[in-house]
This record gives sequence, structure tokens and C-alpha cells, in this order.
Amino acid sequence: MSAKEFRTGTVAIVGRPNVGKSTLLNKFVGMHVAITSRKAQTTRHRIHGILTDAQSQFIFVDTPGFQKQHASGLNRVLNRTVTQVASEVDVIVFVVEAWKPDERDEPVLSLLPDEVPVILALNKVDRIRDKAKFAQVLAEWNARRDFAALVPVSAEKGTQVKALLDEIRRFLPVAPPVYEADEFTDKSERFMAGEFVRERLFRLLGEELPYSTAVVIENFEQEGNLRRIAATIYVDKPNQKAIVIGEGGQSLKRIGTEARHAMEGMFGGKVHLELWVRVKSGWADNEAMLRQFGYE
Ligand SMILES: Nc1nc2c(ncn2[C@@H]2O[C@H](COP(=O)(O)OP(=O)(O)OP(=O)(O)O)[C@@H](O)[C@H]2O)c(=O)[nH]1
Repeated sequence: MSAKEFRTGTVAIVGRPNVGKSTLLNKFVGMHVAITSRKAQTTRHRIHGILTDAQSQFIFVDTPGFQKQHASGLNRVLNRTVTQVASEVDVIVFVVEAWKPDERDEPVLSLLPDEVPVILALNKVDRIRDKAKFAQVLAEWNARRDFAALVPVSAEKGTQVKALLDEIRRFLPVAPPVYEADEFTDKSERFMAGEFVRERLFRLLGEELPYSTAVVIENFEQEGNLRRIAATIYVDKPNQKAIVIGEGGQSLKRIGTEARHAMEGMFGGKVHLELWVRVKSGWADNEAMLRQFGYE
């Protein structure tokens, strides 16, 4: 492979909430950079996962979940991000669930720009039993848009993920790599720290908490191999604060312990983590506050 043929480009992974975008991204980069959970819309930041192999460098832009039913300020910001990201990349991977074209995919489909090639990834094929019906689903999707390719995958099992990667590669421009091969994300440790707290929060309390929770890293200091991190979990209502803290502080303690262990594994050093919970009502509707929380 000569340097002249090396390909580098950006890839947006789009799709409505819960279709498996984060799982796919994690599979691609082989590392746990974006959080996954059963709860819809847990990915709010634009995360760059990077995969470099002998022939190419894929720079993945993970886009936020997409929900039309709640017209809050948060969703307006999310929708803007999805369109903006989609028009700036070399190729788009549009992730849907494989069993049937779903009307909830329509808002995302309608936002995809015409000038960027779109690969349809039909995810969760591990749950497909009826092959004949699946052929019909493929035909239906084909009729809806001129996709650059249609690839059935299972992000969770890894089935066909390599085939999907090969399809994506075809659309990356010939260019030298932008990032060093061992970089997996362009976000700082500070950002990752916030992601770990958010992940544990959703994992532990996902069923009880609404989407209106944000994590802000207030302090991040490094002394030798010790990192001192202070984070605030913002909730909308006092009763949510009580849920996050839990009986006798049990929940908050568990979130803190698990997040700290995850950080220590990732950063390769000791972490001292301090967690606070604060009520800031209406934050999901206030665009200035959203910017403060890093939701561009
Ligand atoms: N059976 C099966 N489940 C999958 C597959 N890929 C993802 N899932 C599950 O689908 C759920 C949603 O996955 P995520 O990766 O969090 O989905 P997402 O699209 O990033 O969701 P948002 O962040 O809400 O936009 C999780 O429970 C995953 O375990 C797959 O290939 N097969």
C-alpha cells in the first residue's frame, strides 16, 4: 500500500434513538468510547471515534439521538447538530432496525443531504428469522432512496461489521491520516470523565430517570498519577435529586464508585472523585444553559 492510496475521511453515524449507533461505533473502534444503554437518547455529545488500519483512517462522528415528539430546546439543538454534522462528512451511515421500515426513521431520512453518499445499515439482524420478509424490507428501503449500499449487520454480535467498514472505505478520499494511530478519541480525559459518570447514572437509574439529567465536570486536576475530579449531576426536579442520591446515599455512592473504577482503568492511575447533585429546573429548555453544559 503506497502512501498515495491511503484514505482518510469522516463518517457520520445517524439514526433515531436506540437503533444501535453507539454499539456500532464501539464495535468499529474496538473501544468503549460512546455510552450505550437501553434508554433512548443517551448520546448527546458529538464523539469522534477513530479507527486506523493499514489502508485508511475512519474518523467517526457519532450524532445525538433524534426525537420529534418532545419539542424542547434540547431537541432543537439536537436536530441542528444532526443536519450540520450530516452535511460536513464524506459518508453517512444511516442505522435502522432490520425488521421493518419504521415511520420513526422518516424524520432522520428526510434530513439527510442529497450530496453525501448514504449507506443503509440494517442493524440487529441477529433477531431476524424470516428471510423472505427481510428481502422485502430491503426492497422497500431501496425504493425510498438511492442508497450507496445496503448492509445488514449486527453491531452487538459483530456480524458483517467488517463488510460495512469496507463499504464505508470506498467513499473516503485519498488523504494522509489526520490523527496518530493510537488516538481513539479527540475528546479530553475531562470529557471522558463526564461520560463515565453519565453512563453509570443511566445504567443504574435509567428506568427511573427522565432524559433531563446532565453531568458537568467542575474540576479536573492531576497530581502525579492521581486525578482529582469533581462533577455535578444536574437534575430538573427535587424528587429526581432524591432518586439520584438514593436511600442513605446508596445510589450516588454506587455511581461514584463504578465511575471511578472505569476512569482508573481508562486513565491508568488513581482517581479521587467527588460527586454532587443539584436541581436546576428547566435546563433542557434553556439554550444558554445547554451551551454551558457543552451541548453546542
Ligand atoms: N439484538 C441486538 N441488539 C442490539 C444490536 N445493536 C444494539 N443493540 C441494542 O440496542 C440498544 C440501543 O443501542 P445503542 O447503541 O445505545 O443505540 P443508539 O442508537 O446509540 O441510541 P441513542 O444513544 O439513544 O441514540 C441497546 O440495548 C443495545 O444493546 C444488535 O446488533 N442486536
